Order: sequence, then structure tokens, then C-alpha cells
Amino acid sequence: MEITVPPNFNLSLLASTLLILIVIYKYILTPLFLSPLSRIPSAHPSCHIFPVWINYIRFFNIENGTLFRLHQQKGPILRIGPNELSINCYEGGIKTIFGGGYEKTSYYPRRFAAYNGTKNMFTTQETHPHSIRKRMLSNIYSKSHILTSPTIQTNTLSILHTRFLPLLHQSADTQMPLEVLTLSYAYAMDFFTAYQFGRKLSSNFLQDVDTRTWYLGHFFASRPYLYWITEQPQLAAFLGILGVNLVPRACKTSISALETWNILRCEEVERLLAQEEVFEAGDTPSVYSHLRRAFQKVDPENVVGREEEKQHPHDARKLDLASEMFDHQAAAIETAGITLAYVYYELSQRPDLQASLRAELLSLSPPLLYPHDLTNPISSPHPKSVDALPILDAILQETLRRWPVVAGGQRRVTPKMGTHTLAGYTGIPGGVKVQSSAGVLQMNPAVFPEPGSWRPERWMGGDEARLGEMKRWFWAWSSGGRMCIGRHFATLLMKHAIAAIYTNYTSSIIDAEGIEQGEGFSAGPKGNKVVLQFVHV
Ligand code: HEM
Repeated sequence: MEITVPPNFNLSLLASTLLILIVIYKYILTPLFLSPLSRIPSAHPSCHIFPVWINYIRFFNIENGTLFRLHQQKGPILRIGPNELSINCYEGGIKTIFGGGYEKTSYYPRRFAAYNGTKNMFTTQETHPHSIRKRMLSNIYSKSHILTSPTIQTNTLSILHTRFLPLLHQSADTQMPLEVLTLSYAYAMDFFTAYQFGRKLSSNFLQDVDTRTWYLGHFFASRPYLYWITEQPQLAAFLGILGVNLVPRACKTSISALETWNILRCEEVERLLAQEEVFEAGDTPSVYSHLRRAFQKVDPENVVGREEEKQHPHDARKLDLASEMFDHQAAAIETAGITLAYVYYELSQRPDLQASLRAELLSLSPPLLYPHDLTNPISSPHPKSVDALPILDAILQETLRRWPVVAGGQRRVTPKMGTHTLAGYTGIPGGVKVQSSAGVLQMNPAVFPEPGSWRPERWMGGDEARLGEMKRWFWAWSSGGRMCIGRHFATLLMKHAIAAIYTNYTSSIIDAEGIEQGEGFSAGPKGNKVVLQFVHV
């Protein structure tokens, strides 16, 4: 049978119409009406179809504040892009996503890349390689190890008494106010690198102001350009080829400068280890040599063939070690620095609480009084007794709740297999980007009444059920398999700084303009400063 085509029939018109219909069906009708995500409240009507809105708020760096307001209005789950959700609740939220081991998105290796993309624990997206690396590191950061490490005990005493407290003492003596945000960055870095590399190779940012300023300048250099680095890396790279640098070359130079600073220390540790030097407790490069040994254990199978590498397994792992050390420094300096600045700011408004805290601190045996006889071997309280102080603990816990430094969305992706139920919405497919944030979770008034008020008392006493609920929603360290591995170290570092200060001084605010928390994945005071006056008690 012969098919007769109408004289005015146009094949190409038919094809174009079909194509348009398919595009409308796939990119408009499906995301808007048929996708399981279409039932979820959208942050903006366009979010169902285009990722323009989410890019807009990320470009203008207003994501945390905007999502916080929208969650208050629209509930715990929001569609923030055609394939992206923000979820802030416990059941069906962080319990499912983070407790269920959803993998990280590529945001992490983009934002936190080091040594030309040499993966470390934080930037590894996939579960299996992550858990291998985590097993290698867990013990050195476990609570039992942190609270009994001779390296930490020796260095705590030395850093507090020879570097930190003299600065406060001088400020109180001369009645010169201190800017405590930068001071806290310096303290956190010195304290952490002393554990990582040993005290001899640690930073000395508390005393060496020039190197501290140099380091912090490079550390924060890329912040204004993060949108291009994390959200539009291909576009930035393409325009870079054409000579348009959305991310100034200086940002790369800054990262290289810090990488060099770090790798020189790694090399120096290697040199000392090669000499089989016996380290004094304070000079033991605890974190570095722990990971180095862990690599050596697995390397005989991996590094076969090259004699040189078999003899010096660290050579093969040089960048792995450096990348891991680099990342832990970055994790420690900013997070602990900002948290401490907020602790001092809040306490400075509560002289009554400073007095109760001091009474508690004076019960330590011996208390952290300054000046102190450093030749006395039992001249500091045991870390376990500092850790166990209830008022100190509540002050830190409440600061981490009210001012969670990792305030931005922690991004994950739904597992490829099967469908998922999140915040009561069923049928969510694999491959959907999801994120949660401590800045939203910890401001839930149903769990934390008057969430904007800093009230350490909420963590003291009270009924068990209420405390249990608060702990479930407390998310400053994240949760699940990717929870902060440095939390016990950070807690010890921060508790000792607070204890040392408030045993010896009172504080009051001189200048806290811009204390409101800024934007970003990690966020400190917008004004970048907290100036306090310390007075001898
Ligand atoms: C106040 C201090 C700190 C806070 C609030 C904090 C918070 C966090 C949070 C929320 C995460 C999860 C982030 C995400 O998955 O998106 C994290 C992960 C991590 N933190 Fe911390 N952190 C602190 C201090 C430290 C310190 C001192 C170290 C030093 C070792 C550290 C090392 C890490 C590492 C390596 C990870 C990645 C863990 C993994 O992927 O399994 N953190 N931290």
C-alpha cells in the first residue's frame, strides 16, 4: 500500500515540534508536576525547573540566612533546585542522610582541594576509601587517646603558660584591650600543630605576629571567589583560558604558599624520623607519625616493585600525608578560633556566669593559676578533670549550638539504588543533592526555646527526655560516619583556653561591632573582630 503524504507536510516541522514537546515534557512538566520532588515546597517557584535561584543566593553569598528564613516559613524540607533539597529535621532528615552514610557531593574536593587535588579524608566523596582512611586516623583522635596523651599534656602546659597567658597578663597589666578572634586563630593553630608535628615544629603564631598575619592573609584570600571555585569551576577554567580570571591568580599563589609552609614541616619531621631521633613527649609528631605508620602497614602490598619506595614508603605517600596534615590544620584553625571568640564574647556579657565558672575552675587540682611554677611536674590539672567540669562544658556546648561555626549546608547525595523517604516525602530517587545545616537545626524553637539567646543553663540539669531531644538536634560536629574526627581534640583545646583565662581574669566587651555571624560553609563574626578588656581577678 502506498502512503500519500499531504502536499504541504513538512518533516522538519514535525521533528522540531516533537523535540519541543519532549523538552517541555522533560524539563518543565516532569520537574513541575510529575517528579516526586514536585510535591516538596520550593524555596522559589523557579526552583522546580531551573537552578537559577540557588545560584543567585550562592553567588551573592546569602545562602545561610535565606534558607534559615525559608525553613522557618515553609517547614523542614525545601526544594532549592530541580535536583536539590535542603532538609533540616532529625527523623527523616539528618538521621537518614548522615546516619545512613549518603556520600558527599563534589563540592568538597572543589572547595577544600589541596596539593593538586590529592584526596584526604575530608575531600574523599566515596564511602569505601573514606572509611579506610578514617580507620587509619581514628585512634590518634579518639577521646581516650586525647585525654591521656603525654604530648598533649606537656604542650598544653607549655603553650598556656609560656605563650598564651603572658599575652592576657600583659593586656590586664597595661589595660590594653585584646582582639580575641585573631588571638584564638593563633592559639588553635599553635595547639594543633604541636600535636601534629611536635612543639619544636609547631607554629608559634601567638608570639610571631608577622608569620601569623602572613598565614591568615593567605588562608582567607580565596573567600570572595568561592562561588566560582565551587559552583562554576568549568566556566572559571574556560574563561581563564580566554584570559578572564574570575579567580585571581593570587588565590592559587596563596594556597601554594600555605602548602609549602606545611610540606616543609612534613619534610622536617621525615628528616628527624630518619635520624631515628627519640622525641621528648612535647616534641613527638603524634598525628604525622601515626598516619605515616598506618600507610607503612598497608603499603607493602600497594608499593611493589620500586626498591626506593619500599625502603621509604613515605616518599610514595608524601602528598597523601601532606594533604591530610594540611586539611587538619585548616579544620582546626578556623573552627576552634571562631568558637572561642564567641565564647569570650558571650561570657563577657555574663559577669555572674564568669564568677560561677571561676569557682568551678578553682576546684581543679591544681587550678590553672598564672604565673605558675613550670618546674613542678604536677603543675597542671589532668585533662580528664578539666573535661568533666559541668559549667565549662555547658558554656562550650551552648556556644557551639548558638554560633555553630560550620553553619552552611553539608552536602550529600541520595544513594543510586532504590528510592528514599525524606522528611515524610516518599519516592525520592537516587542522585538527588541534599543538604542540612547546623545553623537551621540548632535554632529550632520547639527544641531550643528562645534559640537566639545564649543560655548555657539549658544544658545543665533538667529532665532527661528534654536533654536527649536537644542532643539529637545538636549538630555542630555533624553526625554519622563523616562526623568531625577532631572534636575531642578541639574540645580539649577550647576548654583549656577558657579555663586558663577565667581562672585568672574577668573580661568585658570593648568593641564587638559586627558580631553577627557571617555567611559561608564556615562562618565567624561579620566584623572579623571581637575586642575585649581583661582584668586580673
Ligand atoms: C570547634 C571546632 C570544630 C568544629 C565545630 C568542627 C566541625 C566539623 C564538622 C561540622 C564536620 C563535618 C563537615 C561536613 O561533612 O561537611 C567536620 C569534619 C571534620 N573535621 Fe572538624 N570541627 C572542628 C575542629 C576540628 C579539628 C581541631 C580537627 C583536626 C583534626 C578537625 C578535623 C575534621 C576532619 C578531618 C573532618 C572530616 C571528617 C570526615 O570526613 O570523616 N575538626 N568538622
